[in-house]
Amino acid sequence: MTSITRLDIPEVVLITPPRFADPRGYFSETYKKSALDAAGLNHVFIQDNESLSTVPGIIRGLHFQAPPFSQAKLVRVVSGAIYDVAVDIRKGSPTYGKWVGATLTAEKGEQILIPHGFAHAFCTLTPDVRVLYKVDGAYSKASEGGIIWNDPDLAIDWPVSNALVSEKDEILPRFKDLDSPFIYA
Ligand SMILES: Cc1cn([C@H]2C[C@H](O)[C@@H](COP(=O)(O)OP(=O)(O)O[C@H]3O[C@H](C)C(=O)[C@H](O)[C@H]3O)O2)c(=O)[nH]c1=O
Repeated sequence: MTSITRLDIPEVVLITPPRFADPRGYFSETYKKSALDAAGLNHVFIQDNESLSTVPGIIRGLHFQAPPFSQAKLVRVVSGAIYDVAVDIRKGSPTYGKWVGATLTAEKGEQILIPHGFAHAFCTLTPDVRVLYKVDGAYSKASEGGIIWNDPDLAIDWPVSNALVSEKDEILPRFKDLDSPFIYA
């Protein structure tokens, strides 16, 4: 049975599919639409993404795409481990500006579902981290937005203090300067 746990921001969900082990290893249905639909997590994913991060302490994000190109993401790790974070950026939300995090590992196969209206980032905890994630909206570079990973107002409890980030991510704006395109509905 797939384990589905709503985090402290209940729209963000931790999903752990079962693994069927035998002396050869294991088998797992890593994505099953009907299982997510049964939990009211109705998404039609249209694109699979993969990233490789070679060392611990890399932070990718905080990123989002603005409507009409916003994305929900179903994130999992197939090599190594990450600390994954979602930030509620929906104006009017009771959890606006709040964040939740979860550790995702290749060893246990945990997945996190990040809905529309959230900024997303992760920090690598091991070398050679491969992250796979499904999105329900196509990539739109022109619609990309972000928040600096170590924003003091968000105060995300990252497991690193001196992260390795891309040149693009180094200059992302502060949360206080974000005019979020998302409205809490
Ligand atoms: C996201 C994306 C990127 N790209 C190209 C654009 C760049 O030439 C290259 C690297 O992109 P970027 O530096 O934005 O990749 P990440 O820093 O891993 O960002 C991603 O990781 C964080 C955690 C997210 O939540 C987003 O899904 C996504 O922004 O891949 C594509 O061609 N298609 C895509 O869907």
